[in-house]
Amino acid sequence: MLGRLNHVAIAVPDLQAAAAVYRDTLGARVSAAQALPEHGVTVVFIDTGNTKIELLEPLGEASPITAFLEKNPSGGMHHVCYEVDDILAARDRLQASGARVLGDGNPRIGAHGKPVLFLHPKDFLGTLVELEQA
Ligand SMILES: CC[C@@H](C(=O)O)C(=O)SCCNC(=O)CCNC(=O)[C@H](O)C(C)(C)COP(=O)(O)OP(=O)(O)OC[C@H]1O[C@@H](n2cnc3c(N)ncnc32)[C@H](O)[C@@H]1OP(=O)(O)O
Ligand SMILES: [Co+2]
Repeated sequence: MLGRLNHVAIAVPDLQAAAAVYRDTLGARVSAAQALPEHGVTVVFIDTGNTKIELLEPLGEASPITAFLEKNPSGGMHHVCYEVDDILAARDRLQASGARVLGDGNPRIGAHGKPVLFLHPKDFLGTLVELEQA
């Protein structure tokens, strides 16, 4: 079921400052910022060749990363995203095994224009997992 690692996400309090660390200190190519109000975040992506880093900053009052940043004020690793060939088959298999799919269980369109789902971190070794349709 599990495909390649699509991205590792890092939640940050200041996206422009975080992007500058990757661009100027680490010498990475950083994408333009993309506001995703339906997800409550603004993102930039850094392509490392074998995968991507997603930097996330809260957007709006009900951002899902606000509580995380309150606990980790300078930022921290927020989730890993794996590709799956069939996201509905993956969801059904995971739910049948007892894993909690977050939200209403229906995939939403993510930052790459593809359906995504999130799995509860308490069911996956303390790590929030995002699945993206390949
Ligand atoms: C840009 C679109 C998309 C993409 O295409 O790439 C994105 O990546 S959007 C990214 C942001 N979206 C989401 O994170 C959506 C899913 N997240 C959620 O539904 C919630 O954030 C959550 C995971 C259910 C947490 O909800 P919250 O209300 O913040 O609950 P708590 O703070 O009470 O947390 C409960 C429990 O879980 C621990 N936790 C929370 N977040 C993480 C995390 N990222 N990694 C590991 N553990 C996490 C938290 O510490 C609590 O544990 P205890 O303190 O032990 O109870
Ligand atoms: Co993500």
